[in-house]
Amino acid sequence: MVLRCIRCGREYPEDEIRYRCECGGLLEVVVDLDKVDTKIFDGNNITLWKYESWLPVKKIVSLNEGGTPLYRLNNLEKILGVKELYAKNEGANPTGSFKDRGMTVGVSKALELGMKRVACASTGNTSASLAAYAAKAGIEAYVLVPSGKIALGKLAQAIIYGAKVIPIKGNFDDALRVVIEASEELGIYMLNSINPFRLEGQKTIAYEIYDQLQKVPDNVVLPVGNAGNISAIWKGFKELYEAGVIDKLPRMIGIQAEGASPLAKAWKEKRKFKPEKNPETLATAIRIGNPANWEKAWRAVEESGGMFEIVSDEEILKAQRILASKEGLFVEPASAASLAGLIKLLNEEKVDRDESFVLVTTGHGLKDPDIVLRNFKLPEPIEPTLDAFRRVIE
Ligand SMILES: Cc1ncc(COP(=O)(O)O)c(C=O)c1O
Ligand SMILES: N[C@@H](CCOP(=O)(O)O)C(=O)O
Repeated sequence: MVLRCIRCGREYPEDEIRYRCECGGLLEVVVDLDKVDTKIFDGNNITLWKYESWLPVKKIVSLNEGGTPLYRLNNLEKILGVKELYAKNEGANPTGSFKDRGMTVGVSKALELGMKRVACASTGNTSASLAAYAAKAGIEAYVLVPSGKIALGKLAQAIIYGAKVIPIKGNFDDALRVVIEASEELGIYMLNSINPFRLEGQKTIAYEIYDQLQKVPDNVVLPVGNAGNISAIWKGFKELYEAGVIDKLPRMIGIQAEGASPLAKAWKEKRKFKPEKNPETLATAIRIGNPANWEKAWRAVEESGGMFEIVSDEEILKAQRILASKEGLFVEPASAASLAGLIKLLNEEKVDRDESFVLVTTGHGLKDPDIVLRNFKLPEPIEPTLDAFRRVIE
């Protein structure tokens, strides 16, 4: 396997520590598709490492990630009038988000390279995940987070797993710039998603969707922040296609929050991508103005015939309540953006109700309980008697 620049095609050995090409382009791992096992997609024993022959490292550090449920959302199918609707529930991963897929591969690669220190910038989930995998690997983790803008559950995770948590006066984009500089100057291995090995782990979401459904869905809908996941899932489907496992590809539909939607705005206004200076949204996981993987994500949407869409914070919170109250699925706000986006696209007739849709619900709702409790007032306590209980429910 080699690393290849998606812009100029220049190749680098897989063991060279670099995150971008000399020309500034993003790198991707080129998998040798002659050596992969194409016979394993039988719907059984699904875990991330089932797909080891498709991955660029051996399993060294694992917390049993992947194998997340694919729920049929039959209540929502009726409500929305959609033929086939599923949620790939990534909140069921060991630290509660899809980042664990990237970290099992990324931290395994760090060990393979002999790195003893790892770092990331994070809106929360990446830091929680890196902290856990670094703990398991017995190496040091440094995580830079935007001060005051990270959900409490995620902060608690990073702390308890033993990472050095460093809040910064600035947003995620500022933190990522510092982490990239630090990794170059201080020889710390950087595990944000511009590290191409991170995306190798995350591409297994595509493998699992196919393995679980035994077919390719027409559309995959997911939230977009730093834009790594949409790029990774598209890479996964393309590899399956190129290896002859599948004979069609899904449309990739990326959803961004209104106050942090540089990709979706450029797409809708049919102009070039331009970063946003002061991103703002209640969905703190995707509060990102300068998505590092924007070029890969743009290609994923363009090549797949998909689209980007924008949703408001209000639409996100409404979708979060709908998923929980109609399907028993509690996801964090960023994850609910996928359903909010689908509802909007259905209402505007930009997608076809007779098609199949997989929503990628990226993170667990318990990571950010504040967002639910903020607008909810518990009633006064009742007397401990049956009468008092009856009065309340009648
Ligand atoms: C819960 C959650 N959903 C979605 C995203 C967006 O993913 P990406 O940055 O790969 O676009 C993130 C992180 O950015 C996240 O933590
Ligand atoms: N939501 C992310 C943002 C960083 O994304 P990454 O995939 O580049 O690590 C987070 O959880 O920090």
